[in-house]
Amino acid sequence: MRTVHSLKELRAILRGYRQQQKTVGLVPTMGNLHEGHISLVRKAAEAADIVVTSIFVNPMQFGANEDLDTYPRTLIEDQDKLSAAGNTLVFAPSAEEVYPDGLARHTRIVVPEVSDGHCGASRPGHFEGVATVVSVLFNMIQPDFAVFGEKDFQQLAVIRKMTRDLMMPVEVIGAPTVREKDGLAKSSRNTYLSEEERKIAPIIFRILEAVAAKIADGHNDFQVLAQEAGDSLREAGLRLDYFNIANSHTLKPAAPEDRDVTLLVAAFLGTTRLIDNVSVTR
Ligand SMILES: Nc1ncnc2c1ncn2[C@@H]1O[C@H](COP(=O)(O)OP(=O)(O)OP(=O)(O)O)[C@@H](O)[C@H]1O
Ligand SMILES: CC(C)(CO)[C@@H](O)C(=O)[O-]
Ligand code: BAL
Repeated sequence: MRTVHSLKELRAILRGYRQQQKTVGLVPTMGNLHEGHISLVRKAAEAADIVVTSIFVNPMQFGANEDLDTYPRTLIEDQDKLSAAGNTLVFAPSAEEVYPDGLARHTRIVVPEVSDGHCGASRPGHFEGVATVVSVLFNMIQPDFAVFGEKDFQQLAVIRKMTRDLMMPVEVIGAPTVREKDGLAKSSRNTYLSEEERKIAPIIFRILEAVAAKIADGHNDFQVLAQEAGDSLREAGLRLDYFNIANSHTLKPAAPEDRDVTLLVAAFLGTTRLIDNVSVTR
């Protein structure tokens, strides 16, 4: 498995694969890889001949007070994990390679409506940064397929809409959330948790499942359900960012008659912000 840092080198290698009629699958990541990321690589390998994993901590999607500087960067360990999973190529560009004119002067992509609310409300400009970097990566790599995790449910919706609206010739594939044994969604940011916080964290998924079961049983007073879920999280010691019950397709607040609903949550344990979600079909 090779790792390349420059677009020029990447394109030269990909040209060779294209000449052999090989299809290309892309797994965009910010590194510090865990089993969740590896499941995306395996899924990409099922769809495509060649799997490219990109590792880039994208400054454009971080807010001024967020963890851009402290975000874990572990390229050597990541390479070992990817090689064991059958990944073909790692693309780990510098910020200069992705944004040659600098962040402030770079063209940006705004994806309306699905970017609003949830994480979009708490992290202004976040999805603009995500959509922009994913479109740049799509143009750099020109994959046939790209795989994203359902753990970042709103992000997946934003990328699906961007790809559709801009007629990008890339098939977007969603992959289920990989969890720890106690239900906590695997996330690079879990490494920030203290021992005490790590013991509390699985309550997020337990509450999501409990509320999902009530909805599956016919409860449809979504505002009350969301309020109670938020209260339970606060009682457990989390600082709630949001607990929302949304239509799974539009991401707008769910209406009582909606068949597909998704429960989305973001909450802080200490300074660590965790997100998770569960979908229900009624
Ligand atoms: N537990 C998981 N199961 C499945 N996919 C995941 C999981 N965690 C992350 N992913 C997916 O991996 C891709 C890269 O995500 P990213 O590098 O941000 O990892 P992360 O662990 O979510 O990190 P962070 O802590 O920043 O949220 C995204 O498509 C994301 O949805
Ligand atoms: C899709 C992504 C790699 C874009 O930077 C990032 O948002 C992530 O890791 O989910
Ligand atoms: N997994 C989404 C990347 C971020 O939190 O910035």
